[in-house]
Amino acid sequence: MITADPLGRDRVPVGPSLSMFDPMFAGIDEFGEPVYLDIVYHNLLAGGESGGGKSGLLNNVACTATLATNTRMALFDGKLVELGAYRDLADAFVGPDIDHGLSVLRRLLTVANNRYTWLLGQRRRKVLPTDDLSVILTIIDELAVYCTLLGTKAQQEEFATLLRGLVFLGRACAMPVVAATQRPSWDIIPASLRDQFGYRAAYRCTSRNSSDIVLGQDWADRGYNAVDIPPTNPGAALLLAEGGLPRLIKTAYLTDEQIYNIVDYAEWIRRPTALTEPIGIRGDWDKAA
Ligand SMILES: Nc1ncnc2c1ncn2[C@@H]1O[C@H](COP(=O)(O)OP(=O)(O)OP(=O)(O)O)[C@@H](O)[C@H]1O
Repeated sequence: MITADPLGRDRVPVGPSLSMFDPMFAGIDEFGEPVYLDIVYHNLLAGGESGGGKSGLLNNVACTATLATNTRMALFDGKLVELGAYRDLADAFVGPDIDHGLSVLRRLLTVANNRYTWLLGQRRRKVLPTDDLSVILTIIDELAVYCTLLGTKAQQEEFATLLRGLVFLGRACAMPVVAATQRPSWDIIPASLRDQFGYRAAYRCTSRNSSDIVLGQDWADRGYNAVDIPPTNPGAALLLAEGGLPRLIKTAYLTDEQIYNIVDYAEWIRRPTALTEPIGIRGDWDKAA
């Protein structure tokens, strides 16, 4: 018999949810084989012209994160509508406000530094799935908004510096960064930032230089040029994973309706239940911070 219980123990637990530490399905390659990404230890950069399909990849990551109840999100979306579906599930949702963006990045860096101090005490170099620490995922849709459009030059530079720090520190302490830009240029993605991304996805680009800025120097000369992706094939990208060759992939695509259905379901599985620690016991954000 189900009885009412103030801690919600009368509720039937939902089946196991996803973990961000598990491989994430991102699409298929040109041979029809599934493509999986290990976001937590890699970071992900997506670049390419408008309409190329970058949002599809970001939505795959965000939807996986919402269903992974061990994951918290900090979302940056200058347009509001690209990642807006997830705003109620995110710890921070930054719109076109650079001051807010800077304060969230500073806070994330503090958490990252605290995690390294904790790792030092554990005599380890990276956070493991068994550590009972949540993954804190940062997604930035349109880097250019924060690095070149909003605020003063000094604020833009501070944003770029903090972001470089987070991308550098985040991968071993379960705080990955996923970022996209439709303007792959050196002022937005300097090589020092690009090289910290273990995964780079070049969607259709307007020049071989842009393609190289996303993938890395000289890939176009070696035959991997995102200019060659036809405009009639949105969602196609050259995906480079650390140490490998770029692979032509077709990103899995979720419609707006599917995204909102997933978000509704995620809100339901993330609702407070008996699995939540009672008030007064430290949550993992406190432990991490
Ligand atoms: N994997 C895909 N399969 C089929 N169609 C896709 C795919 N990805 C994108 N599209 C189509 O291309 C359109 C544009 O895609 P999307 O908004 O993801 O591009 P984008 O690169 O993010 O553009 P922007 O930089 O302007 O936001 C989508 O509305 C959809 O119709």
